[in-house]
Amino acid sequence: MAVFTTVTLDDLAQWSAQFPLGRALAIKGISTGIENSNFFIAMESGEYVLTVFEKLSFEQLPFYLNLMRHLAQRDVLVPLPIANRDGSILNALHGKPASIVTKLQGECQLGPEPVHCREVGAMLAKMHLAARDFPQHQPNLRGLNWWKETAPAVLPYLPQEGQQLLQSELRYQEEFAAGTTYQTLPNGPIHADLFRNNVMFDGERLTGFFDFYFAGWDTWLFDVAVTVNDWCIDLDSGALDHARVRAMLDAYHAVRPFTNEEQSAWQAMLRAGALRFWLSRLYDFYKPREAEILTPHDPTHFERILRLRISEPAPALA
Ligand SMILES: Nc1ncnc2c1ncn2[C@@H]1O[C@H](COP(=O)(O)OP(=O)(O)O)[C@@H](O)[C@H]1O
Ligand SMILES: N[C@@H](CCOP(=O)(O)O)C(=O)O
Repeated sequence: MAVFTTVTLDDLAQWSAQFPLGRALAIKGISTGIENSNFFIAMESGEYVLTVFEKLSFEQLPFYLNLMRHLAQRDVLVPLPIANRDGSILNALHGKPASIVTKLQGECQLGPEPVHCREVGAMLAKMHLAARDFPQHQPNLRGLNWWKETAPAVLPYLPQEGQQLLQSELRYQEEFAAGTTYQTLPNGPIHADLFRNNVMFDGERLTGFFDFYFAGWDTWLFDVAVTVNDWCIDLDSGALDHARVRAMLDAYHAVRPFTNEEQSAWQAMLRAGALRFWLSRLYDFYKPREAEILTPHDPTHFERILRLRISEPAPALA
């Protein structure tokens, strides 16, 4: 259950009076999600999602919310944050930062077919292009520096072969990031966590990307790698499903053609995408935050994916 802060209909009625959305009619807690308190709210003007942020601060949130607004204004399908009558999209509710965003129709597609991967690939490329002129700059906070800081904390918990893999992959990624190919890769704001549970579909029609709270500046190819490593694999084995890979990459390439340098970097980026989530899952597993009540994701899933991405040649990007 992920409602950490209680918001009653009376609370909502008072607080939402600052928004041009009409009267508050209903509020319902959303049980999925692990970071924030989320609610579906019905206002006279329609249905929205209210989020009370439990960890991110008033200082951290504008990057993510402004990015969503920037993308929504450029026809990328993402929730639009709603401004109050003073133009503010972030306002205190029960002393915590909170925002209202438009509700995406449909549901998550947890068993994707090539048709869904095609939609995700095309919208991801569109998102990268649309974010090029986003003026705020924040690095990917789960990038190489975070990997280097985090690895020593989890290494002691791993068996020897796991330690060797983590150390050697980290060295490989450090060297790769210092090399000339890496420097040529196009970059900009990326979603950085575009898993199946962060995209909404109405049947085969994509209705939006959401959960932008790992977004930051990084290479576009890293975003593609993270997305392929979740959408285009067999979840049991971690093996790539070539029909889904082709559907996603071809659709992306049709909107934003991959460069030759990106082709050279592709295998390294698929490995980087696997390493990033192996590390964060290891950290959440072995170093759970105080009062953390949720079951952590299985880290071995991404260890398996990393081993496969190292041992197999990467599929062609285009
Ligand atoms: N804009 C939205 N439109 C429709 N549903 C949403 C929207 N934002 C969140 N949700 C629903 O809320 C759930 C939890 O959201 P999520 O961002 O994953 O939460 P958390 O940040 O707490 O992990 C999602 O799985 C989805 O069902
Ligand atoms: N996608 C990550 C976890 C991030 O949590 P989210 O539910 O907010 O996307 C993983 O699977 O490890």
